Order: sequence, then structure tokens, then C-alpha cells
Amino acid sequence: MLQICRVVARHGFRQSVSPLLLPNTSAAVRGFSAICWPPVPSVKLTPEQAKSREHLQNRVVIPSATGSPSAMASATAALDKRIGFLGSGQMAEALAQGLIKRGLVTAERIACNDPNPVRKELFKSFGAMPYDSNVDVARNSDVLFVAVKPQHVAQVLTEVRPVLTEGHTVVSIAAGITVDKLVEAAGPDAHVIRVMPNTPCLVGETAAAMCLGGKASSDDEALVRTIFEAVGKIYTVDEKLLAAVTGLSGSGPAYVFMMVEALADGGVRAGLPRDIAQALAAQTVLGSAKMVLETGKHPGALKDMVTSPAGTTIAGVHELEKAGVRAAFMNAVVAATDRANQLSKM
Ligand SMILES: NC(=O)C1=CN([C@@H]2O[C@H](COP(=O)(O)OP(=O)(O)OC[C@H]3O[C@@H](n4cnc5c(N)ncnc54)[C@H](O)[C@@H]3O)[C@@H](O)[C@H]2O)C=CC1
Ligand SMILES: O=C(O)[C@@H]1CCC=N1
Repeated sequence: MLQICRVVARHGFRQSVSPLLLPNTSAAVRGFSAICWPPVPSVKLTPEQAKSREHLQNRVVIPSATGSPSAMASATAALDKRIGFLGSGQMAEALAQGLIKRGLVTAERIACNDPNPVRKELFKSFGAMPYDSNVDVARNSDVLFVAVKPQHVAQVLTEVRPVLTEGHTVVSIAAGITVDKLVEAAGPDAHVIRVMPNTPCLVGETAAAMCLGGKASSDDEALVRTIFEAVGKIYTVDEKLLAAVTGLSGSGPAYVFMMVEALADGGVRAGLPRDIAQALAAQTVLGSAKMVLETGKHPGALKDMVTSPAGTTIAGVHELEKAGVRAAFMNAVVAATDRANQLSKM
């Protein structure tokens, strides 16, 4: 606890806690609520649980840059590359805006095209450079993101193929489109990387994975890593695992947003105002995810730390188990993975 206080003093955080906010175990990692409340657990702990919690309270907490645009912008050095987007839809927008916020590229070094003028206007509104053709985007970029729906990938790559050079790194984010298909459309000399990102790029917290194809080199890989590490985390995996990545983290934000919405609905059903219910739900997901990442503990052990005998949490957990929530999440990931595999075969 003393160490947490020192970190707080160093970073100049102020305590601002509404009396409405009850502490949860995530608070110890977040480093805010834990300071405002003495470590009085809301549940009785077993000696083992108390020890785990003591361990958490003694951690030095380094606050993340996420959440404050200015902090995010200073977190990353600028990249000396121009970035292009073939397709300026949801995922392209999340990535482009995330990269700008992190200060990796300035907006005018982002080129884009889209047949939908509304999308081009939107990109223009945050300073990016819309072009009238995919070829012009390719000519004005070094890293070329293929951000169209899977069924349009071959067409746009075939279009830009004549202007692709050694200097281009072609990055497809399309679900299910294999490296072989990308190389077939872009040409055997293309430096091709497949990435499966997710929309939290926008807030610097993507979970992404990539694999290399064609003439992609370790320099291309390092470049793509730099881009995605500016907006989150990226892992290099075998291509055969990318469908599962798509099912888990590519599609995953949708599952989590549904969970946040449902938790908030539960809060409203139990009498909370909507805005407070939603804020508590989202912060609970954020804090719990940080506890998994920062403590390295098994999620089951962290769950046990919240769950006191005959207490409130186990009553809720019992309902989730009766509804088959674990199987539902597993089935969702497997169904989305299967769909990604189907797309590969189309
Ligand atoms: N939305 C997400 O969370 C994620 C999406 N992806 C992948 O990203 C790709 C894009 O997905 P979204 O952004 O969600 O779709 P989207 O539909 O929002 O964006 C695709 C854009 O491509 C444009 N487009 C269509 N034909 C074009 C052409 N010939 N040239 C240039 N642009 C063209 C469309 O007008 C549209 O604005 C997909 O392949 C998807 O699998 C990957 C990870 C996450
Ligand atoms: O739903 C989709 O097909 C895309 C791929 C991963 C997330 N969204």
C-alpha cells in the first residue's frame, strides 16, 4: 500500500471517488479506490485469499497512458512511414485514429480511399488525406492496409498490384483471407503480412496477431509490430491459428460490449441510474482485465478472491453457471473461428 501511495504521489494523481462507488478487488491494481478505502474487504477472506490480496496491495502500480489523449500522444515516437488504407470503414477508422492519438503518425501521413464519400469525409475530418482511387493511395503510402470486407480483398489488391514496389508493406486485416490468396492477388514479390486486430486500437488497447507471407521480411514484421504496439499488443503466430485469433480477440470486443450492456441492464434492474450502471460495468471489466494481466494470477483464483462463502457473489456466479455462461462464451469463440475458416475456403 505504501508503494502504491508513493507511485500516486509521484504521478500527482488526486483521489476523486464518488461515495456511490463501492471498492472492488480491481481497485488494488488500478491504484485509485484502494487508496481511498483502507484495505477493508467487502467480504471475509480465507487466510490464503488474504495473502493474495496483500500481495496485490504491495505491487507498485505503473499507471497506463490509456485514456488521456495527451498522455497517449507522448507515449510513442513518430514513425517515418506513410500509411494507406484501402477501405475506410470501422476497423480502418479505429486504427487510423488510434495511431494518430498515440503520436505514431501525423494525420496528413495517412492516405485513404473508399467508394462511400461519407467515410472519406470522416477521415478528412480528422486530418487524413482521402484519394480518388486505391492506386493513388498505394502510390502515397509505404504501409498499405487492406481494410475492405473479405470478398473485396482480391479485387483491390489486383487494382493496386501494378504500382506496388519493394518499399510497400501490404497488411491485410481481412478475416479469413489467407496469405496464399493475398500473394496471388498482390503478386509474388509483394511483402504481405496478415494481421487480425480489433477495434480497441482506437483507445490504444488492441489485441492483435500476425503472420508473414510472400516476400515479407523481418523488417516488415518489425514495422508492423511497431505500428500495433503503438495501439496495443501484437503476437506473431502460425497462419493456421489466425482463425482462432479472429474468433477470440478479433470478434471479442462485441462479446465484451454485450457483457457490459447486460451488466448495466442488471444494475438498472436493481435500481441504479443508467449512466452510473454503465460506468460501473465498464470500469469493472477494465479493472478485472487489468488484474488478470498485471497479477498473472489465474482468472479462477481472482474470481475466488471476490467470492465469499454464502455471500453475494456466489449467488450471482450460481446464476451465471445455471445459464451456461462459460459454454456460451466458448461456443461464441468456436463459432466465430469456424466462420473465419469458412471465409478462407470461399
Ligand atoms: N470491424 C472489426 O472489428 C474488425 C474487422 N476486421 C476486418 O477488417 C475489414 C474491414 O472491416 P470493417 O471495417 O468492419 O468493415 P466496413 O464495412 O466498416 O469497412 C469496409 C469499407 O471498405 C469500403 N470498400 C468497399 N469496396 C471498396 C473498394 N473497392 N475500395 C476501397 N474501399 C472499399 C466500404 O465502403 C467500407 O467503408 C474486414 O475484412 C474485416 O474482416 C478485422 C478485425 C476486426
Ligand atoms: O465480424 C467480422 O467478420 C470482423 C472480423 C473480426 C471482427 N469483425
